[in-house]
Amino acid sequence: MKTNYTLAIIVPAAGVGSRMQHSAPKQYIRLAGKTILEHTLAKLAQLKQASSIVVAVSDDDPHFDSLGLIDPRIIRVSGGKERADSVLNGLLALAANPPDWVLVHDAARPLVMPTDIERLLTECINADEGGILASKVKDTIKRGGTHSKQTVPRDDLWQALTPQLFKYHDLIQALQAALAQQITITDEASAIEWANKPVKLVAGRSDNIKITTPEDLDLASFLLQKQHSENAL
Ligand SMILES: Nc1ccn([C@@H]2O[C@H](COP(=O)(O)OP(=O)(O)OP(=O)(O)O)[C@@H](O)[C@H]2O)c(=O)n1
Ligand SMILES: C[C@](O)(CO)[C@H](O)COP(=O)(O)O
Repeated sequence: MKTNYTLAIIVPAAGVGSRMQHSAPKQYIRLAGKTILEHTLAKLAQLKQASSIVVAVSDDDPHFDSLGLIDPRIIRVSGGKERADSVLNGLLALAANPPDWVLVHDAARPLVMPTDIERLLTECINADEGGILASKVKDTIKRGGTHSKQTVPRDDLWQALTPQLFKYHDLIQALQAALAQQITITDEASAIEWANKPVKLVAGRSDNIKITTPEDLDLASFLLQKQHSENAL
């Protein structure tokens, strides 16, 4: 594994969580003793080689500052209208001293395992290519509306996860150009694909779920408690 690289982390955390239908944005829901955002940041803080952890938060968010986060690497920046705008704000905040690589991870994915993050870093940096954690689609997939029209071949279908790791300059150029042309960008990989650059698929655990709807909460709470009790052994 190459070790002579610089790395920063960006955490988009400016969403409102409309699909969660909770009184506060979902990243502030408490599970297993802490907010979802705190669980996520605790996982990312284990990456000692990261020089900054840039968290994109809405300007009118009253919750973030009261978390009392003490990691000196954490920098708050303004979130944007869409996830891609929040990520771009994070990249711009690093522009004065850009890292070689930037790792982007959703606030809403607190279950990510540090071993998966390390594998993403090793495989991408050794190959000198950006990439993402992803899990192979396991279920039979249907295309349709009210009725199924087709069973979709799934041999080469992957579900995109985060973190996503790209070279700083590749990502900022691709995101800025794609957003200027109003291309829909749901993740960093979609901007890099649009720029015709490679995106490595690194197999990650499928339980690295994005907490999105209320039925995700019980599962996430169970898995967080399991991770904590296993680490305490
Ligand atoms: N303008 C936005 C929208 C989303 N996000 C972040 O991007 C991640 C993934 O987005 P998603 O799960 O879709 O979160 P929300 O946008 O909050 O949820 P919803 O789409 O249900 O409103 C989350 O950590 C969310 O906080 C962000 O930083 N800025
Ligand atoms: C980035 C992402 O988490 C990859 O799975 C996802 O695309 C962002 O959220 P959304 O559910 O697509 O809005």
